[in-house]
Amino acid sequence: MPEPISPRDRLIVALDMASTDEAERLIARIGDAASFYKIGYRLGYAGGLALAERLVRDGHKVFLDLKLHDIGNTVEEGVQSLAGIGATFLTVHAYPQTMRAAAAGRDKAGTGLKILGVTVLTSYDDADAREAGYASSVADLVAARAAAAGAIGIDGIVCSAAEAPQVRAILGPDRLIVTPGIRPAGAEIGDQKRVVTPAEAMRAGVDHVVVGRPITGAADPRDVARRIVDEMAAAL
Ligand SMILES: O=C(O)c1cc(=O)[nH]c(=O)n1[C@@H]1O[C@H](COP(=O)(O)O)[C@@H](O)[C@H]1O
Repeated sequence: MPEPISPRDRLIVALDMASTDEAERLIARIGDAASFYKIGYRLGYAGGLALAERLVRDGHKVFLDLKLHDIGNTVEEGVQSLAGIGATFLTVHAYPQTMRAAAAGRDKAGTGLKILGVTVLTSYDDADAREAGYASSVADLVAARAAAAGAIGIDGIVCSAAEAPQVRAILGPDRLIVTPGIRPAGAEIGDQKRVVTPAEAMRAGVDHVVVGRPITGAADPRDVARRIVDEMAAAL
């Protein structure tokens, strides 16, 4: 069985900000209310990779959300380059060729970096999947991609907590389920479509929740982070 994860370490704050200065100010305001930070496109392309190294040095955990997807050789080499940063998680799109290449890069680098496959983005519903050319429902696509991720041997997947019980049955207890699209009750949903509260995510068997705007846009980000952690702790 996997090690138990503390409620605080289950929260991953998405640093979707324009500059590393802004991100560092937010991290200072959040203080010890969170320990795990996600760096995606916006910050990653604006000095975020150097910030990731500093955060790791300062004892934080880092999730590099770069959603790699390319020919196998490029993905494998990209993963090897990123593995030296010291991040805990890196995302790739959950296509079998891409996941196999990422697993090979991870194994060659041997730094402990874990690969997460992004199944179907939480901003998609069935109509969006149809528009993108898929005949399956979102739930069926997530299940198929989760099964492929497990068979290939990457470390976990990203999906909505709405699919977590089904995905847990497919992946078993040892792979990670990481879920964005998390909104505390009453929070603005924005462009997310498959939305779940922090408490429901815990009850659905999720390992980590990713929360961005409800924290980054709050007047008191530390207080919101604390409330989310407390809500998760009460639901576990
Ligand atoms: O890979 C991700 O982190 C991701 C996958 C997904 O399906 N949906 C999703 O929202 N995300 C990311 O999770 C974060 C959610 O942010 P908020 O909607 O502001 O809480 C963003 O940084 C997204 O890029």
